[in-house]
Amino acid sequence: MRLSLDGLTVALDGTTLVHSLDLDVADGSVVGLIGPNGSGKSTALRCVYRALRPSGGTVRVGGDDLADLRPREGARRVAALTQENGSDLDFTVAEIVALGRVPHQRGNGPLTARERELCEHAMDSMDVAHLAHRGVLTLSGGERQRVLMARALVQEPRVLVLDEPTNHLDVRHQIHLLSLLRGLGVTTLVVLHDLNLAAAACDRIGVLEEGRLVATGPPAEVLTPELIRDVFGVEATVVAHPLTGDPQLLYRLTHEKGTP
Ligand SMILES: Nc1ncnc2c1ncn2[C@@H]1O[C@H](COP(=O)(O)OP(=O)(O)OP(=O)(O)O)[C@@H](O)[C@H]1O
Repeated sequence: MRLSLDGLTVALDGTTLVHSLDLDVADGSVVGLIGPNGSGKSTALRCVYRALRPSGGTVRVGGDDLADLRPREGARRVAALTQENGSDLDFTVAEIVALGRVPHQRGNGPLTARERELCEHAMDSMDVAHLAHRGVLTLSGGERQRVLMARALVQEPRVLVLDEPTNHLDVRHQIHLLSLLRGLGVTTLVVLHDLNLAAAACDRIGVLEEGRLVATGPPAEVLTPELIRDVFGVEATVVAHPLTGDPQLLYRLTHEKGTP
């Protein structure tokens, strides 16, 4: 299912945080959103999972304006892993994961056999099955992140919106999560700070700077030393990954004097 942001604009307290953003995520593709801190990535994403109402423009999911969809229908189509769903519910992991089925359920009936299987499969694939009976509040940051990803998978969404899904994960789980995303075939819009992971995982990358889209295209076209210098103020060397050919960025530390 295609996701498109058409002229998406967000203004809060008189400040425009996202300026007329046009971004298309083709059916089944993975698009990465990158940009410096404060460039508006999370703000744009919040409009897609309906935590924020755009000041202008539309978010279309499968051609329909998200604003016209009932919340339940919106939740059947779009699942989100966000920076703000650090749930403080004292639920077990299995209970949190099962909440992913809520948009599909009528009433409070028990999960069907298929739904239970779906939950078990999602917990297995996110490597949290061994934590199923643990209270979610007792988990480490990375464990909790993986539980919330399992919940998003259980939702069987047509569109996934992920805000820095790898930020608490060790390298093995980062690679596993992004490999899984590539194989899912679900339309995905993902904010990533690690540009090398973005290059490996995304079909296309959009670059936000001060709320404006300044570049979009396949990773090899977008991730140039010039763009990294202009947008992030960093000197990077770009090399082709010896096995995959994906662009990979190498950085050098600068030696700045500071107070001891
Ligand atoms: N409610 C708000 N009122 C005013 N300004 C806000 C509000 N929410 C966010 N901002 C500002 O909007 C800008 C964009 O924030 P946003 O969280 O979208 O950036 P981001 O690109 O996701 O950043 P990061 O990489 O640091 O996560 C920031 O300068 C932030 O301080």
